[in-house]
Amino acid sequence: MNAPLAAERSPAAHGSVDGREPVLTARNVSVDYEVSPVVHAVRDVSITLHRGEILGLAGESGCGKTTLAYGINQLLRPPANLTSGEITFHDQDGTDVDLRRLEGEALRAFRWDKISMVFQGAMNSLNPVITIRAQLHDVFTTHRPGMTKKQKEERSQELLRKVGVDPNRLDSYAHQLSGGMRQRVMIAMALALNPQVMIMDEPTTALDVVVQRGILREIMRLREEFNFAVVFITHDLPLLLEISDRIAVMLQGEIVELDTAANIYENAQHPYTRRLLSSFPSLTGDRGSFIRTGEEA
Ligand SMILES: Nc1ncnc2c1ncn2[C@@H]1O[C@H](COP(=O)(O)OP(=O)(O)OP(=O)(O)O)[C@@H](O)[C@H]1O
Repeated sequence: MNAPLAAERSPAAHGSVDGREPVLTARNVSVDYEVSPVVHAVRDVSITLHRGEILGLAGESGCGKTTLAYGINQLLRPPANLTSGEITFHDQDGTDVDLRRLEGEALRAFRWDKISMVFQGAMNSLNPVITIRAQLHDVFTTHRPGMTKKQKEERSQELLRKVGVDPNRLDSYAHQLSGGMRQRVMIAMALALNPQVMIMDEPTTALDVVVQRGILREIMRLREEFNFAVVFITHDLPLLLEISDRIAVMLQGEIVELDTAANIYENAQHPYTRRLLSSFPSLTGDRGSFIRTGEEA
């Protein structure tokens, strides 16, 4: 039942971003929490995300992963301050958008539409007093005012089907759904406007392993279908080795290593990456079936 990891199975099977266009570029991004003493949470981070790529962001709790993701998506609030850097979104229509210059309505319109995010514990952020239908329809009412009620309904049903939830569940309230289903609904909401980038911050951590793997397979499948790029944040490096094209390893606010998943697994350069790899007994143990292909061991 032991399942070989992606890198063991075929080192070159994934991990290449050759020939793919960039969809998001962050250059020399730094974020401070302006408290006393100041916390330098993100330090001079540069990262390029390519179209359709899954970029894993690994590192222990507190290393700055969430702060970086929020910074990229312009979601930081005081005392967080993005002190320097450039963040550019390369739209598929050919225009470059300087995210740091977007504000107000323009920024709200941009989020969800171009870059969507599934937050840590997102399944608990569904509105408890309105149905799943009303929440999905709301996304369209806000971002696609031209859509008819019928179109919203059809699209909502389609989205639930895509994430493996019965469309009958549109009538449900959040508390009537299991944790896994709620998280699938959040993924459906993040997918609603066909974003080019999805940032997923520990999207499955709170779920049990079987549910987690089911959802990860779904994300892999959806990515194949829609070709959005994913920034996948987790402290679970073995999981990233299975699902990522490339992995960035973060330590105390800096990216200390960025390479293909296969190279990180086989030939990690930074001592911290090697330490992270050796701290997971599951790397040599039973991790169940293989997520990326859905192939059972
Ligand atoms: N509101 C805040 N005020 C002060 N410091 C903060 C604040 N939020 C986060 N920090 C600090 O910033 C650093 C980075 O935190 P961040 O949450 O980005 O890390 P993380 O890698 O995402 O951790 P986790 O996986 O636990 O969410 C940590 O040292 C944290 O204590």
